Amino acid sequence: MSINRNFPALKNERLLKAARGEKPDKLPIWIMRQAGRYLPEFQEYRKQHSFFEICQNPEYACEVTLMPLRRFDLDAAIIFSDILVIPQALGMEVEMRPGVGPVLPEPLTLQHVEKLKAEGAVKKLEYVGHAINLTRHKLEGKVPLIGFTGAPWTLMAYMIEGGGSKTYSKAKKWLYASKEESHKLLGLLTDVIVDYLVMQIEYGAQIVQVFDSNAEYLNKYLYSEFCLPYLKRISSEVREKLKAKSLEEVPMILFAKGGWYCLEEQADLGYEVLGVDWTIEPSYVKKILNNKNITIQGNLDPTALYASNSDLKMFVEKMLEEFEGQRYIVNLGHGIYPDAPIDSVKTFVDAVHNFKA
Ligand SMILES: Cc1c2[nH]c(c1CCC(=O)O)Cc1[nH]c(c(CCC(=O)O)c1C)Cc1[nH]c(c(CCC(=O)O)c1C)Cc1[nH]c(c(C)c1CCC(=O)O)C2
Repeated sequence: MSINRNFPALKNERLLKAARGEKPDKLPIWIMRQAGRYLPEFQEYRKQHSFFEICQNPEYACEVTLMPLRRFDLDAAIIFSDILVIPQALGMEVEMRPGVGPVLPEPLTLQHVEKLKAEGAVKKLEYVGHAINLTRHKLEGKVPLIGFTGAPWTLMAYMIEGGGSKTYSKAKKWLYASKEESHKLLGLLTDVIVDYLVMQIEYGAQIVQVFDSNAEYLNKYLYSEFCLPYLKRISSEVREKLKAKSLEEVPMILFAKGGWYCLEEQADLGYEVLGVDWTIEPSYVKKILNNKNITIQGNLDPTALYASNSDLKMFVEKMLEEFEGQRYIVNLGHGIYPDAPIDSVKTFVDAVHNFKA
């Protein structure tokens, strides 16, 4: 399969404008995990295909990516995939167990770090590029397509724990007791992530998000030592490599969930957009980021979608009012839950687009 870079013209520029700090006609909205289990048509699809079969087949991944756009007036599509395709490409087994989530049956041990090889990993992930290229064409310029990756620490944490964890204490133990191996692993993941993002952009991703979902388990010391330098490397090396390949730069989003303790430091990493979760007040965000050229993305509590339609509308409007004056992209403060009511998603999206901009 080759890359077709003869893309259709983009008709909805709200997201890219907001990311670059230009004023869009209306506030852009997309929803983390918008292509997922809360959609009955996705559930149906999952009865026919395994999770990674959908990820690896560009036609299937494209179909699932487009599902939420047929229902809601969203301002972006996000390619259907998972952050754990990187550990998979590094040779680790990853299972998606229904009702449990991701399981890595043979978690990474200190002895194994030496054996991990970055070479060839991105080549194995080229199916994501093919899915992106196909979807970018199938979108016909309706909305921009978002590519994504997990951040080094978040991937490291899943690889060591072998799945989700309440404390991530095994992975955090490395940060205190095995610093050298930790840096080696984080450096290797960073190398892969940089080339993976460049590949996604080459195939047609118009903006990319780095998910640091496990930032919330760290603190300012750990984040400064084990995350910030690698996140900085990602933003600068992706831009350098795009330049070297004569590809246009795209805006980059960093979402460090629960990373309020170093929001100010995040603003200096070279990302155009910072995602924030619902535990942070818009007024605090504005105070910390005062005068920095940064767009904020977030931060409605995903469980607010269970509220009555009138309460939900009120919560959304309150959030938009509080973020007024701030460069802003509307989203939830984390991924949408599988039992979120579909009607509420429509209420959320419509409330954003009906808001006096
Ligand atoms: C931590 C993380 C993962 N994956 C992801 C993150 C970062 C975002 C976050 O913090 O929520 C990112 C992700 N995962 C998925 C997407 C697809 C694009 C989209 O946002 O619509 C994206 C962007 C599909 C998925 N990834 C997963 C599903 C459901 C699995 C299934 O269909 O069986 C989907 C649609 C599985 C998954 N994958 C992962 C977990 C913890 C789980 C289980 C919990 C859950 O289901 O939400 C790892």
